[in-house]
Amino acid sequence: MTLELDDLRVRSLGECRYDSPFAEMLATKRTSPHYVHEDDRVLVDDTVSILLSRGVSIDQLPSLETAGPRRKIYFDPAATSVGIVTCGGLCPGLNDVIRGIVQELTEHYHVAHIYGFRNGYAGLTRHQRDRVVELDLRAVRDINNDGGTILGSSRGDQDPEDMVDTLVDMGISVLFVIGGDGSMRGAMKLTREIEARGLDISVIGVPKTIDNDLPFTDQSFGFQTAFAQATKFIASVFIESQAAENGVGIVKLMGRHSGFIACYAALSNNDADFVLIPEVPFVLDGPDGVLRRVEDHVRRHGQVVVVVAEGAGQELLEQEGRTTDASGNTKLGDIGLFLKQKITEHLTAVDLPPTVRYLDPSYAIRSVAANAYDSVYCVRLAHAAVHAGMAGRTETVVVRWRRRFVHVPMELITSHRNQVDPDGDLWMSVLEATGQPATFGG
Ligand SMILES: Nc1ncnc2c1ncn2[C@@H]1O[C@H](COP(=O)(O)OP(=O)(O)OP(=O)(O)O)[C@@H](O)[C@H]1O
Ligand SMILES: O=P(O)(O)OC[C@H]1O[C@](O)(CO)[C@@H](O)[C@@H]1O
Ligand SMILES: [Mg+2]
Repeated sequence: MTLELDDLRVRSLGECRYDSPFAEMLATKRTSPHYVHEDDRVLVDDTVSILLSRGVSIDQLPSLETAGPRRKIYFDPAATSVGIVTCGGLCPGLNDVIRGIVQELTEHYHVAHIYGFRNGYAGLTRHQRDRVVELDLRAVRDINNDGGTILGSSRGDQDPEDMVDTLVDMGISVLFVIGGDGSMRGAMKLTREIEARGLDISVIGVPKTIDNDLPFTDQSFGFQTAFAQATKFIASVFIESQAAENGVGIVKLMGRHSGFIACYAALSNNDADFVLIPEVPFVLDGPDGVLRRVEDHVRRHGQVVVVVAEGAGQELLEQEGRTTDASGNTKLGDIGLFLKQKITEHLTAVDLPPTVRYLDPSYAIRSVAANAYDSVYCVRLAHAAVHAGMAGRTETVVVRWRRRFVHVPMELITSHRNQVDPDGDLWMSVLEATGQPATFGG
């Protein structure tokens, strides 16, 4: 991807004039292997060959603003009210992020008010304003123990003018949007409306997706918890298929456009024999098709386990009559049930009548509480988001990139999808672990 330094500059509302509560702690800090000073930047690239291929001087290399507390901040905390909203599908860790934001704003910045908008962007509209909740330490005390989001979430378009009216009426200076690609597009519409009206309101995004399909982030929060959950279902069908004659285990996992959950879950216990993802098209029939390979596997091992991402092989399914959800996302055909039917028919036809164990864990992998690793990640993202907002950054998301917490312009996070690279080392690991061919049917 061509990236200019300017593409990576985040927007600021203006000069930071207030002393930060962290000023003393930061006074003597300098960049070290474990800390990046606010005047330093984090490189986008991490290989010698890519850096050399950029062909520019070191100070012109694509780099990102570091996240974290500043010595000076933009908003006067005592006069600052803040809003939080969670949008899109659920993801483990949403409550951890909400809690982390509220704790940081309360314990260190002592802001005036923290409001939670209920049910996604709908909660910011005129007709739902009465459902806004005030958040304090008590309100968020144990919420990290639960999956979901205490604020609720939703899909579906809302009017940016209406939402900005709410921010103005409630005196909100910083809005934290925890959501996926759609939510970030919605947040950009908010910042455009805010800018058009000349308002002093910051919008900070915390990118959320169990699919891990957002770019410029190592891995999204909740992803690790989600694929760990998925692993259990693969283990179940493995055990079931082992105990049955011509046992076939099939697990369909979430992943609309990106097969990261399928790849990681399959690698985690290495029980899968075939992994099918949206990024790698496949054919079913013919000598090198999936069905024949599955048959060979059953003949040799007496059983087989197939892991399929929900967005895989969509081109094999009926395209007509496809509808969209409230946010405009295309509803997918059911590749899991389709494969179940095709594999059953094929194995029956070749005299290997199968015992099929089919699982579609669906929401069971994303509705759980974050694991300890994701909880740590979430609280650190929450802190970074608070510092960014209080320092007057706007239209900015906080992410971890190559293990550093950084600021990325919102536009970049929606610029393309993060997908499994069929030429990359993750897919290579999947091929190594499963032993499946690199392609099915050429
Ligand atoms: N292009 C857009 N412009 C304005 N708002 C949008 C846009 N796309 C989505 N939104 C709004 O953002 C919210 C969340 O979007 P969506 O349902 O697509 O989920 P998401 O944030 O992409 O999360 P995920 O895909 O992980 O569930 C919805 O209220 C939706 O209407
Ligand atoms: O909550 P919904 O509308 O059923 O959405 C499900 C989709 O959301 C995700 O969990 C996140 O994008 C996808 O993996 C899945 O396809
Ligand atoms: Mg989305």
